[in-house]
Amino acid sequence: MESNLTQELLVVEAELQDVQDQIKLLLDRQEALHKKQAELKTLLEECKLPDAAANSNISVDTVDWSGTFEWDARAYDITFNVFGITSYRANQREIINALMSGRDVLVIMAAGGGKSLCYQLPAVLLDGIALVVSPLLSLIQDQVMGLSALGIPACMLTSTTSKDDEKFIYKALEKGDVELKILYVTPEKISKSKRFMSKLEKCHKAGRLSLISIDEAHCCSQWGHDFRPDYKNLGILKIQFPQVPLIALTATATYKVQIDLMEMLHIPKCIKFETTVNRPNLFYKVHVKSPISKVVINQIADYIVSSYSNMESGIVYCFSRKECEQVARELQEHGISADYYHADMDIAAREKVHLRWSRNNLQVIVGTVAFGMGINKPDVRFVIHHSLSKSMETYYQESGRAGRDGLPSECVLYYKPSDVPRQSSMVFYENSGLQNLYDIVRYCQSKSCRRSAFFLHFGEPLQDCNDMCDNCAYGAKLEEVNVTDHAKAILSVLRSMQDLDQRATVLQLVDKLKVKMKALGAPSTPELKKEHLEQLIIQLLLDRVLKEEFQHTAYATNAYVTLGPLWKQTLDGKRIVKLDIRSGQSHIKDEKLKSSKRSRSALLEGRLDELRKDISSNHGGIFPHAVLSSQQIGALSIQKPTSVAQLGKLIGKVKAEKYGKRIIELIQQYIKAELSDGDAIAADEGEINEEIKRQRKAPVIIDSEDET
Ligand SMILES: Nc1ncnc2c1ncn2[C@@H]1O[C@H](COP(=O)(O)OP(=O)(O)OP(=O)(O)O)[C@@H](O)[C@H]1O
Ligand SMILES: [Mg+2]
Repeated sequence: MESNLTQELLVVEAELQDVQDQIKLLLDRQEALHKKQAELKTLLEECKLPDAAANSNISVDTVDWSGTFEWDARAYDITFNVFGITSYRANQREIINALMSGRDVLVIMAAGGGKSLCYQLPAVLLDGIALVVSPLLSLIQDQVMGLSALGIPACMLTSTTSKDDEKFIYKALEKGDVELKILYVTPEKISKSKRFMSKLEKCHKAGRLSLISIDEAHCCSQWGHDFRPDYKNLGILKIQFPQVPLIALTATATYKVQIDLMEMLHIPKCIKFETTVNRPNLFYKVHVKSPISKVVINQIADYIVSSYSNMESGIVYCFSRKECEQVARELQEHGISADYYHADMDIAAREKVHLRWSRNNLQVIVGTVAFGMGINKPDVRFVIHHSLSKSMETYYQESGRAGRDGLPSECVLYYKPSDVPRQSSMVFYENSGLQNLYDIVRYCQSKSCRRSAFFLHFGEPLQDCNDMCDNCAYGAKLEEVNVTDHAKAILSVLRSMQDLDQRATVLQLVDKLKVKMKALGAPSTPELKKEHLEQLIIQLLLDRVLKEEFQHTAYATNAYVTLGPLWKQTLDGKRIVKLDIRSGQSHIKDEKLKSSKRSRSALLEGRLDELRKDISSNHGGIFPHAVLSSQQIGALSIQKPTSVAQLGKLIGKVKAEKYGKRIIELIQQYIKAELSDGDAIAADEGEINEEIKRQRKAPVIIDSEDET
């Protein structure tokens, strides 16, 4: 009798536990729905805004910002002749017109979309000085150098500014008798320097503060991915200078962040311009990561050597500082010019590495997330993730550092299921940390379009991928396997362990499972390889059949796998579990990328690249991309201009006059040699490529998915 009762009690308790788990699941869902409800309500309010605005005669949406404006001719002249830009990109023209019309503007435009021009051009067109707030010294330095190369008087006021420069800037603000068009400051100047604010006040009183620009504006919001406390105080600018148009710019901002920054910056009536998150020039790819670290390095090295033999710039992101150093060292051993970058290095050492890379004297930076926002290099051709990012948002940001110049570039993520617990034990305590991580894991395990995953994540309508991701371009060869029995075995192992008060990590669970499957010896159950069992466990985590639990030790936080809310249905056989197993990985490259690379590796491009490096080192160390962008090099090697006037039509008058003589000399020499001896050039090119190959040790090419 007693044992019956005990038995029944156990069953009831198990069921209760099941109900509680399901309640938790529903509560999570309720919370997510509440969030969505709040967002939709705010959106609805915003939709009503234009009516309210129309009633109060505010011309929010009535102006056609792409129409004709009195400054059109001058704007065109400066865009073309000074910035060397032949046509506007999406929304640039509209944003410039709104700002020039005195409106406050909020810009959400993908990385590399061309946000800088949106305030730099009005700054040149308008009388007076434009104030630009930017979060990082390296970003500011890069911008000021770039502007100086274009002959636009720009300065920066930061903690590193010399006394003399500070004097010059204050004079420009106060008296306006020295030439200054754009002044960059860090947010600390606004929040901490009373002296600076009083000079700015004087500049404004004299009617010489033309506009205010807040770059990387998501830093204002605690909900953004890179909150900076000093950005919180920037609201003062609109209070002090209400008539001066303010432009806030960011690459990504959720709706919540947008509302937050409009409030904080006091720009409730700003005009918002939002462009798609799509980066059509980026090819997204997930590569199966071998459990053997040497194999992974060999694959990465092989990929860099074979695809980017002309020192094209790249980034490799790693999980930890130690891993960074090791990967950099191993890439060096493969003859690749690589160095590491992480938060444990002192600032000077970090800057040195960053500078070498920016000047194209170093091909690859191997970094942790610390290698972040300050990266302004437009011609990064590949971003490799040696390990998983912690969210879709982070991956979008990090991979988005590729191809900011609009040219085809690649984003490759090396994924193995056992990297998941490593990340989850780092992010589980963050707000929605696990949910965010599981989103990027879903991206990795998915067989559908990678680009669509971004659209879905950022709540945008789908757009064509144009075969610019692995799944669309050549599809993974996948075999669908029924693994319900394996899933049941996993659950029964975990249940027995739970009864004994034991826990298991993913790896321990796989080992136990192998033993159990062997003992069962079920002939109907196909044997799964270790990595496929890992893949199954991760899939069950994503499907909430399993869940992760965490425990701190003195040295680390361990992630364990336990029964999740939906375990019972699966164990009872009410769910069929299927797993997509990759039967091979295609290494076919996208044709578009291949052909564009082929044309870019032409000899003349190589020589122009060398020349821009030389010019940059002779012009106060400005970056090579500020002398000639990769796009401009591409255009020059096709058009081959032979006079400074012709050159001006391709790269703008200012640059043509500044650097034109040497560029034209080089092109003329090239044409002459091409005419007199076409074969010699071909041989020359072959020699250069051979030389590059000789400089690197032959990589060990291991291309297999079966190396367990
Ligand atoms: N209309 C254009 N045509 C050609 N190139 C352009 C155009 N506008 C900007 N660019 C170039 O695109 C590159 C990226 O521009 P920019 O630095 O302004 O990007 P961004 O939107 O600020 O990106 P991030 O979010 O990464 O800071 C630069 O090299 C810039 O010169
Ligand atoms: Mg920018």
